[in-house]
Amino acid sequence: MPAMPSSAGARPATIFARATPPGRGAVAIIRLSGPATDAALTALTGGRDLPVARMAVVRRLVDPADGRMLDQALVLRFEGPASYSGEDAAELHLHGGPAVVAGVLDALGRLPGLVPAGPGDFTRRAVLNGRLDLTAAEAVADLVAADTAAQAGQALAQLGGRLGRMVEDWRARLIRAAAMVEAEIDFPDEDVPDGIARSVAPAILKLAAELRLALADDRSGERLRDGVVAAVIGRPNAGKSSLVNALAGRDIAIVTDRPGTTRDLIEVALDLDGVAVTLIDTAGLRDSDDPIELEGVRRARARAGTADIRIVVVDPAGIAAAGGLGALLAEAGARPGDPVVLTRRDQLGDQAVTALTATLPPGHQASAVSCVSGLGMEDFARRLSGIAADLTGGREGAMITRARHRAALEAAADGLMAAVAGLDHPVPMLELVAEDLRMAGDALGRITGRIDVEDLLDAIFREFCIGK
Ligand SMILES: Nc1nc2c(c(=O)[nH]1)N(C=O)[C@@H](CNc1ccc(C(=O)N[C@@H](CCC(=O)O)C(=O)O)cc1)CN2
Ligand SMILES: Nc1nc2c(ncn2[C@@H]2O[C@H](COP(=O)(O)OP(=O)(O)OP(=O)(O)O)[C@@H](O)[C@H]2O)c(=O)[nH]1
Ligand SMILES: [Mg+2]
Repeated sequence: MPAMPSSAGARPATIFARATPPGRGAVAIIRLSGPATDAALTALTGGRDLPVARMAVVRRLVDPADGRMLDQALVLRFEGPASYSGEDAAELHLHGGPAVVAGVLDALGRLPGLVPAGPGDFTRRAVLNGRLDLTAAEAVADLVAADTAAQAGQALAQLGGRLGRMVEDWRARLIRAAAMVEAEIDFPDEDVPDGIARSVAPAILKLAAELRLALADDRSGERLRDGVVAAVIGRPNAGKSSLVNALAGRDIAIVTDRPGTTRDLIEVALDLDGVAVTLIDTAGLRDSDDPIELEGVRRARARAGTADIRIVVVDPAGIAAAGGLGALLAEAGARPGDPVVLTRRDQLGDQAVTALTATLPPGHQASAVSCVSGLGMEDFARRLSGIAADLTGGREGAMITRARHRAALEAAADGLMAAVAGLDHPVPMLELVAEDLRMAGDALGRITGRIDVEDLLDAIFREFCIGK
């Protein structure tokens, strides 16, 4: 069970964990957070004075049980609430050898009130202590997971509050509107002007429109976070595995001159100009009486169907017999915008390339490459990276980065539209409208982790001074 700060009153456990990856390194960092942090530092430093907060000092660390020296370490102390977690906290910067780290972790584990941290516990405490909202906490996780510059850029924007601030602004406006409706319900013939509830309909409509606009992002933020999936698809022997190897710059997939070489899906992660792209090699499309190959073709089609991009690989020599590029694209399940790669450029003259690309159906662009000499490969990589960047909302990414955000925003927009419809009624049923708005506000509050009925009451009393 991960250690959690307990509810009001009780003293939360003090958590500790290695913050750097396991293994050997120049330096390894162990973090502590919780009320017993200072006591643990005193015990580990053999009773020396505590370091001044936020000032790195070198200390001999000893095992409190027997005085054995554990390391000569850099110690950094934080006084809550001015720390990452909001609690008293410390960092031990150790020599990065496995035995040193194990010795210190072991000694910490024997101290009273100290328990090993579970995954995300330091950030969880930062959220519970109001240091980070949920979207910032998610951003911390995304930043640590980021493999490419664009993924890191999107996570940093979210950590900086791009999503959290927007959602909080929407929620504040929603609460103001809801307050008017609640006021007309609760105080029908007092200080509240007639028809005040109805008067907020335009504001609610505008809010709903803003939510819908944010939602109309073609899932680009989620795509950037997860990585764009590009399936390489086409007939046997077209050169799919050769293309994958050339783009990856590594010999990943088996290449032979025998049609039907690839059967399994083979995935490789690429960083194309900062955008993460997962390239998937697939079995060549054809009928076969070999059940293994048939299963490979089935998987190829299924994966290409769910991919963000289908790279249709074509051997120019086979186009005529297949009934033209259009027929090959249809067979591959290509969609508008999917790129076409003509292989064996080394065996093809410029005129032949021009003639072939002229037969390409609209909505597609072809690149002629040689997987053997590398001719045209850079151009194609650039085109692919452009398509991937278009799908991911450019370098900064989008505001919505998770399905969780999308589901909550959709629920909120639905609630707002239901409220508008309710207000439009000849005799508005204000209780139902209020309920729709409450639902929408809760949905927004779930994004940042701030759902609080007190907010609504605060807004009512602040705006109307009905404190009788
Ligand atoms: N060594 C180390 N490096 C790290 C972290 C860390 O905890 N330790 N971080 C985390 O994982 C990130 C930095 N984030 C941090 C965020 C807030 C505070 C902090 O102490 N905030 C206080 C004081 C702010 C100030 O005045 O400098 C506060 O917000 O009140 C520390 C680190 C990345 N690098
Ligand atoms: N000269 C030349 N040969 C190529 C080129 N691309 C692929 N080949 C050759 O074509 C043959 C088939 O290549 P693969 O990459 O295995 O083709 P594939 O599409 O993966 O084939 P399957 O896995 O069977 O579907 C191999 O002998 C490659 O060396 C190219 O651009 N130029
Ligand atoms: Mg292959």
